[in-house]
Amino acid sequence: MMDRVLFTKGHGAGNDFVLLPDPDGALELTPELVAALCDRHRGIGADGVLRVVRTAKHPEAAGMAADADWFMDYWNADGSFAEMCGNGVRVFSRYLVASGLTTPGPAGLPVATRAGVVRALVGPAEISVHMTTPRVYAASTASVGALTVPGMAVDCGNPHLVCALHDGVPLDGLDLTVAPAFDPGVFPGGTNVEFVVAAEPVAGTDLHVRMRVYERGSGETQACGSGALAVGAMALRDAGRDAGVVAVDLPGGRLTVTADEQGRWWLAGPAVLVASGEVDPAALGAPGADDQAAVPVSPAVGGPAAQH
Ligand SMILES: N[C@@H](CCC[C@H](N)C(=O)O)C(=O)O
Repeated sequence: MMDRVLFTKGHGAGNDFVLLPDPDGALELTPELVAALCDRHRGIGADGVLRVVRTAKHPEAAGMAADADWFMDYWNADGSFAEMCGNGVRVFSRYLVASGLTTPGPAGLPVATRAGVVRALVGPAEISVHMTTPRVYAASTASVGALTVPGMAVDCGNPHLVCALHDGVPLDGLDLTVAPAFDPGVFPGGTNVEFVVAAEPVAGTDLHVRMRVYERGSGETQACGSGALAVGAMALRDAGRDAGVVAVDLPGGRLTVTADEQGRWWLAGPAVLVASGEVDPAALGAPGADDQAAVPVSPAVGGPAAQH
């Protein structure tokens, strides 16, 4: 039986995570435990899990130990892995600093991910992350019900399919309770799918868009940082710009994508820790009242149930 597990809950623009401090990589984290933790009715509830493990202590990350002390071991809500999570990096960085596990240097806080080491500049409200450079690599399509929308595949460390809506197709009207269909030939490992519309200019930015996202392994989320990066990259590309600032509005709030004059890509937005506690893995997913009601129960004749 596994002991109680310490956790912290946090979010970035409503994209929420259960953080599991596990410096020595001792926790037996399984897809089933991740899915149970993320269950919004019988668990803590989250879009994903961030295991906080020393880089040197994780077999997938040990090669990055010279560049970053901490590895963000990211898992989607369904128990699958992902290479990158932009909101996750910000929340992870907030946790490392708030818990005293590290102090950022002048060059920022390095965080190891499955897509490599990224650096976070930790501010009191916003955290800005120097992300891997997005790579646009193929044309494809996504379908939602009868609607098929052309889009572009963008690699941000993890896969994205960015689809711009035109001809008055309402962003808010899309049914993202089911996964959009995509071409598995282009995305053999699955993909996150972003739908985008242009928006009115915002002061201090060059471009402004609104988007919704269906995340691989998590469903529709309130925000996706790597998805915003992919969308920002496509917005700048479509505008014929190599550099600029893109305001990206999502259901959970605004993220800002910046391509600077040095060719670096930045993702900025909030990162908030909301609760800490401990969870009993044995109680996760335990049958509740609904399940018990499904088991036939015959009250004893003359017992309390028979008195009414
Ligand atoms: N929400 C994250 C992305 C998480 C991973 C994604 N679901 C995938 O499977 O690639 C973000 O903020 O980037």
